[in-house]
Amino acid sequence: MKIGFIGTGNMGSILVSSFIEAKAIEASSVMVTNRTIAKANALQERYSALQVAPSAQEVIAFANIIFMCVKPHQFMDILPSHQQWFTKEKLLVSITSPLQCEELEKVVPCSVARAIPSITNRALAGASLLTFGTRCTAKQKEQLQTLFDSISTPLLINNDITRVSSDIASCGPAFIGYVLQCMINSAVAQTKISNEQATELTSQMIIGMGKLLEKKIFTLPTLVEKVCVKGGITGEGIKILQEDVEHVFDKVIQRTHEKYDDERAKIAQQFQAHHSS
Ligand SMILES: NC(=O)C1=CN([C@@H]2O[C@H](COP(=O)(O)OP(=O)(O)OC[C@H]3O[C@@H](n4cnc5c(N)ncnc54)[C@H](OP(=O)(O)O)[C@@H]3O)[C@@H](O)[C@H]2O)C=CC1
Ligand SMILES: O=C(O)[C@@H]1CCC=N1
Repeated sequence: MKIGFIGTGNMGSILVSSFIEAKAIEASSVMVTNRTIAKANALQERYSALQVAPSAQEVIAFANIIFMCVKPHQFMDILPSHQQWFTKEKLLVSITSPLQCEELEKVVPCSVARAIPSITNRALAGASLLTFGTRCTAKQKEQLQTLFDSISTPLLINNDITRVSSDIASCGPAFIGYVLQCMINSAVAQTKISNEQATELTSQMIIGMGKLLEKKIFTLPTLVEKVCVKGGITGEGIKILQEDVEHVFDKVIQRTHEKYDDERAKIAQQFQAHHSS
């Protein structure tokens, strides 16, 4: 199985590194390209057998599975002009949420799937979100599932819950990372703890919490309950969080869905312009 990557920015590079380090693919079976070619060359410096191509065309011709790791609005810079290279037996995999498989199937003749990763996949952990287009064969589904099994817990997701699933699995590390950084900043501002000490304590706390959940020792609600000793100190802190944080994610989720709708509207315009040209 040969795998291609068009776009080796943040997520393209993470996927290449994770698949190779999980031994799901050999570096010699990988070809990558990127608009700024230095980013593709940086991957070759790490994995010398990996091939770098000067353009998307070579990658598509080489690979059975082609990962499109560019931003949503950049898909149409590449797909229409490369239609003939996406021959029927190939599988195009989009890693971005706003594009749906059915839309991409109208632009390329090959099979299409969507696989939304998470930065947590770099540690061979976390979830990934898979959606298969109508043309995917049983073998292609199995190949993609096996690839993502090696770096994550893949979940099959329908279009109607794609955005919110991605909010949790893919945006989640940024959201929770931001909240934890706020806790660190407040601790440093309000007490004598150093930034280094607060950061180390917070990192160990979140790693430990992850292990409790992984080992199914506690669920999130039972964990909160166990820490909140009746009439104790944690409960006082929780009261403040109930006032200020309880509904904040309603707003976060509303905002990500608004942005998603904007992106989908822009993409619809791009697709319409393509189909009527
Ligand atoms: N970051 C994350 O945690 C996650 C991101 N995603 C999705 O992944 C996609 C990429 O995100 P991310 O990796 O963060 O973004 P980046 O901007 O880091 O990566 C996009 C890459 O695509 C390259 N590119 C753009 N146009 C072309 C082209 N015509 N030919 C070749 N390469 C091109 C860019 O090149 P150049 O270096 O020249 O800019 C850049 O390296 C997005 O759609 C995002 O929604 C999905 C899940 C999680
Ligand atoms: O397309 C998406 O939904 C992802 C989530 C994080 C960035 N992009």
